[in-house]
Amino acid sequence: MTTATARLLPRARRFLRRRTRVLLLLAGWSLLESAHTFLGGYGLAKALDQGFLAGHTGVGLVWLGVTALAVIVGGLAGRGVFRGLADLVEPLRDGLVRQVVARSLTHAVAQPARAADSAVVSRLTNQTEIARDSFAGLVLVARSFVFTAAGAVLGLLSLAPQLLLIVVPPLAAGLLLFLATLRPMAARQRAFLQADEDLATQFGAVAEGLRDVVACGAQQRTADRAYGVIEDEARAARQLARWAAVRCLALGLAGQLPILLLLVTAPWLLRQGLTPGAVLGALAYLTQSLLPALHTLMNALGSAGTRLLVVLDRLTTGPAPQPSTAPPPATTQEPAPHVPAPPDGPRVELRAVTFAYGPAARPVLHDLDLTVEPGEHLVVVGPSGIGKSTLTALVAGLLAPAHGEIRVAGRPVRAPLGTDPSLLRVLIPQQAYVFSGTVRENLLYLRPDGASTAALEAASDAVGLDALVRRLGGFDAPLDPGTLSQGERQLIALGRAHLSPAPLVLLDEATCHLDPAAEMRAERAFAERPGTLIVVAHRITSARRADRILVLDGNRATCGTHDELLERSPLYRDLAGSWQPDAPEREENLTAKSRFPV
Ligand SMILES: Nc1ncnc2c1ncn2[C@@H]1O[C@H](COP(=O)(O)OP(=O)(O)OP(=O)(O)O)[C@@H](O)[C@H]1O
Repeated sequence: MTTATARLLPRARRFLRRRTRVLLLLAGWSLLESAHTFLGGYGLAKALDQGFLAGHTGVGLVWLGVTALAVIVGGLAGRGVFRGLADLVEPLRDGLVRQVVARSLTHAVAQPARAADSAVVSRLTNQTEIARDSFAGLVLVARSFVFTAAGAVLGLLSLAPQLLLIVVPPLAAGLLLFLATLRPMAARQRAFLQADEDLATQFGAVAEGLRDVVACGAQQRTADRAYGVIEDEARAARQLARWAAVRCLALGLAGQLPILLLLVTAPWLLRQGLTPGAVLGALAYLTQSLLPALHTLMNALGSAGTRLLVVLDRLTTGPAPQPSTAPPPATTQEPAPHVPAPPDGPRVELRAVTFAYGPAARPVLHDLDLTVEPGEHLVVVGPSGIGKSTLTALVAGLLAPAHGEIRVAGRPVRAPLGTDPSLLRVLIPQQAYVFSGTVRENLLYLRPDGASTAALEAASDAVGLDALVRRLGGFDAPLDPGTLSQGERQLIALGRAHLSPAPLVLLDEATCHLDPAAEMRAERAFAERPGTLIVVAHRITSARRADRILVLDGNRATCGTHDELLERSPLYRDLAGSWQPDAPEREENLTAKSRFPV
């Protein structure tokens, strides 16, 4: 805080020096406004002593009239004060907004690969408004306290100097206690703002990556992390409230205790020769002027003041380094942490699985039995809308069957994954998801513990992503999803899946935008990768490359090798009808609606 104050003070001086004329105007209006403070006690004392108690009612009324006039003049002066205040406060807000925008743009240009700075939203809206309101409140209150205190002290002195002895000690003690709370309160305020920014950043990241969160089954982990951030903010708010309570104690000491002392010592003061009017005037100074001024000063300094200091510090030092939405990139200098190679892969078992998209809907899958052996490469084919994507979503655990059971590696598919890497699975859908960040961050999204550049190169070569990486400018080049074709997005998603430690990979037409040669290369890469592989095929050649093929046909499902299915499945025969063994690269779309009416 001391460093923040030291850094901000010269700027504040510069800002105020450039506005001397406005400050002088404010001081002039404030002086006029404070005349009613002086007369508020002095006029009352004279009205009582020289007027009503002396039997001169007229004189008393004149003094009261003068006091009332001072209040009206003070009110008019208040209008001038507010006009001057706007000239001081609005330039501050405009300057801060300009600075935040400039810093965020510089930050974005300097680090294009980083995720968008979501916390800047909090800076531009919440924090600049806090700075403006706090600064306005502070100027109003500080000015009011100085002129009110000067008017009251002058009044007390002119009524009876002894009054100062009763008022000043508790006032000073309370003010000191209050000053002692400023520093810890500023620290709490800073912690609260940090928690607020963390919350904005966290939710920004989650909103951007919702699709990945769901696809990876990370809802619980994401929710836990979000609750943690919310809890941090609540804790910071509670600590701030505790210090606000200490500040109330200081206000009692400085503002209420002098009133109590004055009342208790009133008989003694009267015996010392003070007039009843002087005691009443002193009471008026304490209750009507000093106590309200103190109250607002402490409130303003304790909350608005520390808030202003902290917010200005944050706004003028620029965006804090923030976590990317993607996992931290691994560097080639550091050895990559050990990630277990995918084991053979899990067994996938479906027993009497029935699934419908609603209680009254016709089941998409009905009583389906299927076993995919560890390390097996299964291709799923069938007409459009027959349920291929539904099947992969069920195996990934994204959907729950209405009846039956699905097990992966012997465990119910929707049971919590825990930390067992053999239970991990990755599903790449047809619409590949790519986010703003570097190529490396995109590829490592499912490898939170990182991977060496050599591993990235191996995966890119395997799936056929190498040419694209070169064209983009390497693994650390920024990636703008909007400039990539559908096929290029699919290549990135395939590279990401290939690098993931998941021993079960589900590709749901994940190569449909690639040309046949690129598709063959990518599918071979996954077939050679250890693990269980289930592919929803887009072309007949995909089926030919599989260990086994599952043909979904309405409520029937037939499984077998290519040759077996040619014999047993009329649908598969029909499907492969135009495929010629001597023309292996000729492609037939397996899901063409025209050939397979559902
Ligand atoms: N979220 C959903 N709500 C309701 N019905 C759905 C939903 N998703 C899919 N369906 C329906 O379920 C059936 C199976 O859809 P699915 O996407 O699994 O078929 P598919 O074989 O993968 O089709 P394609 O080859 O065209 O991708 C279709 O009739 C589809 O309209």
